[in-house]
Amino acid sequence: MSTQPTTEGLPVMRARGLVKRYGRVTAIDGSDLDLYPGEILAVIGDNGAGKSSLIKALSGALVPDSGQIWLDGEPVHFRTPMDARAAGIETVYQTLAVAPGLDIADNLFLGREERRPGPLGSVFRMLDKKHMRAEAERHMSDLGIATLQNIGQAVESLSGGQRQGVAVARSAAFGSKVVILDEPTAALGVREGNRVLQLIRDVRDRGLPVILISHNMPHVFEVADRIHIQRLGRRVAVVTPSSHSMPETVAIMTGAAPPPPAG
Ligand SMILES: Nc1ncnc2c1ncn2[C@@H]1O[C@H](COP(=O)(O)OP(=O)(O)OP(=O)(O)O)[C@@H](O)[C@H]1O
Repeated sequence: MSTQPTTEGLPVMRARGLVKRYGRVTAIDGSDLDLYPGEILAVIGDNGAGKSSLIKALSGALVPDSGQIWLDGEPVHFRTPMDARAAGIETVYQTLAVAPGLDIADNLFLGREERRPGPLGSVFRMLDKKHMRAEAERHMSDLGIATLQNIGQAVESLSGGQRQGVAVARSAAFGSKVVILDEPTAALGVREGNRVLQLIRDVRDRGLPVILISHNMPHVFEVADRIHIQRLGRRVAVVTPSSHSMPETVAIMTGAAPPPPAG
């Protein structure tokens, strides 16, 4: 750990000593993480540094061999992604999990469809389409996704950036504690990438802390409040865009420069 960033209050999410081995490969090797209220925490690292494995451990997609995770100070033990979701952690993976044939509203509620009230829902399993549509519209407009006029539009007809918008909106709509985004701007052009960055800021400004995994240093420096540097399966430093320049940060990430002394 390095500079003491603008961290207020208790961490929303905290991990200590996470380890995950795949046979002889150690993907995460005693990794720590702290996510504070109201921040965008970027997680950066070279290929193979263990970013994805760390994020999978936080989102229940992987059960660590050892280590501990706390959410709002309470120890948690996620066995599945559903456990993490139930605890308020929403994750958008690199391989975007939207269903192209479905429309925006259906995508927003994919896997958590709302049933009609009364026996129509409980006995006949009828979906409350009207309510889902209204809710989808509310969430999309909350986040200022103004270009998505038609909530009934099939997701396959949307651009990459708009699809990411749907995925981020979905995570913001259902994540009550933490939103984790894995390379949300990787496949996007400049304009679409910027739009998604704005969306990420909006999510933070609405009170949800965000963990952002990205290889895109300009994007990281544009939106991150703090930058967690992962190297060889561990957190080697936490810097901020004001404490360190981009080249200094990359040098720590690649091992060309030593991490700053713990502060
Ligand atoms: N399911 C798996 N089986 C075997 N080895 C794995 C598995 N998942 C990850 N690893 C290994 O663990 C190490 C860390 O991988 P991980 O994907 O977490 O890193 P990363 O920082 O996300 O990399 P990238 O930026 O390339 O996505 C790598 O050496 C990788 O090959």
